[in-house]
Amino acid sequence: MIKLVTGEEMQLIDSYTIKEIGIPSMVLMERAALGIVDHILKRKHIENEKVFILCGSGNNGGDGLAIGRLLGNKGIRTNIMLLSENYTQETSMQLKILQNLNIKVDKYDADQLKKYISESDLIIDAIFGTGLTREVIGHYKDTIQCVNNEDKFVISVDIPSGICSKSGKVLGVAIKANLTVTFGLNKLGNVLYPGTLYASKTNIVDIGFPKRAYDSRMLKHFTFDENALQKLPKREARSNKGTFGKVLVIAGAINMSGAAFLSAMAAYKIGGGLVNIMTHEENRVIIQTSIPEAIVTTFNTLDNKELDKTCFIEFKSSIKDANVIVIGPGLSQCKATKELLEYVIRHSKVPIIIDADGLNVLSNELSLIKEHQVEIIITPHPGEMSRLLGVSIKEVTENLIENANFISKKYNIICALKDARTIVTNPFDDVYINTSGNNGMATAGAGDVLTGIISGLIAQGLRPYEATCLGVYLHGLSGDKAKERVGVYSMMARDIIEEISKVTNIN
Ligand SMILES: NC(=O)C1=CN([C@@H]2O[C@H](COP(=O)(O)OP(=O)(O)OC[C@H]3O[C@@H](n4cnc5c(N)ncnc54)[C@H](OP(=O)(O)O)[C@@H]3O)[C@@H](O)[C@H]2O)[C@H](O)CC1
Ligand SMILES: [K+]
Repeated sequence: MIKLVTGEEMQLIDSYTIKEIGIPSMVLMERAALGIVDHILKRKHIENEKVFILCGSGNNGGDGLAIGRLLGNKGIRTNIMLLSENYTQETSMQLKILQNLNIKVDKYDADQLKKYISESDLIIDAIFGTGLTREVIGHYKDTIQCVNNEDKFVISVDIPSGICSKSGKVLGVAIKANLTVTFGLNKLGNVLYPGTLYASKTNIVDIGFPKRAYDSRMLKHFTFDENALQKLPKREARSNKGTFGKVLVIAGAINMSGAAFLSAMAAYKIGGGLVNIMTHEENRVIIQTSIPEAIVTTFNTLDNKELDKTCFIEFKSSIKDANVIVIGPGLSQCKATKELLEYVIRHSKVPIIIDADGLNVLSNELSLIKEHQVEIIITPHPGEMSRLLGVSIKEVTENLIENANFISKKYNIICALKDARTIVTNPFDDVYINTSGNNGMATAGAGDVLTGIISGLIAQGLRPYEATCLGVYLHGLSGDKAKERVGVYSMMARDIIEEISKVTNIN
């Protein structure tokens, strides 16, 4: 698990390290500067290059001044410009050191700025870091635009200037970096959209915060890298299909058998022991032919689209047998879907994953999930989320974390809000931010694959929140493998399923 922080959280870690532990802030700043200089010195022909450092008033600017001094020591040609006349204490001390060494620091001048930018090969952005609090205007805005207009390699210190460290939003204008070198823990703003596009590649440098400084905080945001594969459920040597759990997939109205197929296939491919598909009677043959490994039970609808209630006899025992239930993919928004959903929520004793049409039905009657006795996971895309909350899609996509948090808390459920950075929240404020996956996965059926993966992980014994976070990560990773094989244009949901085995086959 990789923790992510907001600027405020980083400042708390910073001040704990300085005040409680006693590591002077100048020591941290020096290490931060050394970390950036290491990256700069790795450039192939750095000895022939010219570097231009832009510094703001805060400690981000102080880092910039220290970088300038260290590069000067190495004989690298460096120009430094300060964009402010007021500085923090540490930045003043850095400036004093530079003055003692007779290192020239320019004050802001628009013409000189343009000259330095055009002469340089590398620009270091130390204008704003985690202390950015408001829209960037005036000469700061002009400076950032000048940098963005020239095609120079830019390294941002900690976070691209202009990006909000908490939300990833652009506060007016922001530096477009080629590389961002961040300190201690990665900032949310470097990971969330659109900030992540400005940060480009992000490297994290350890500047000596003691582990205790992280552990003493309740850091709630996290992401995964490939180490998360260790969280895959362990497979007992002495086992049978019951050992790895039973998934009930309630999916597929007439002509919508594909959704049921994709969810069920993914549940099997991730390691679920047995999948029971409850689908419309008309889908029986096609499902039995396409996935003979699944058990098929069916329901029928009457002329008025209501459910033929006789199906409940068989349905009762399917629900009783299951370790986890998926409901919604391809069910259509008819009365029967609502009846099935109501029945499942009332009678299930195991976790329920509600997706697609299950969510669309729910958005007309959210009170349905108030009655739940078991853990519920919803997996909406922004359109479904906007209907659930009664807000615009823009409001959802601009505030993914807040909206997912809100619904998790209000209804005591787990929410996987699907986006280029899928967010997974629970009622206890934990926030997983997914970084795997690619735009080839924006294809029909990819969501059905995700519900299948999550259900297969729960069937094998993972706790629902853990399974949802890991499921989202593995789904993205499978998509990344599919991208390598077929590319983003040709990717189909079945390609993601096909790659699950490559992702999980780690031993
Ligand atoms: N904890 C660490 O990891 C370490 C971080 N370091 C570096 O320090 C920065 C954070 O430093 P901080 O001084 O808190 O913040 P900034 O450098 O980002 O500067 C913010 C200053 O800018 C002013 N401000 C804020 N928004 C604007 C704006 N839109 N326009 C103009 N000015 C703005 C603000 O001052 P005000 O009083 O005007 O609000 C701040 O003074 C971190 O990112 C690291 O790079 C350490 O060096 C090592 C340890
Ligand atoms: K910066």
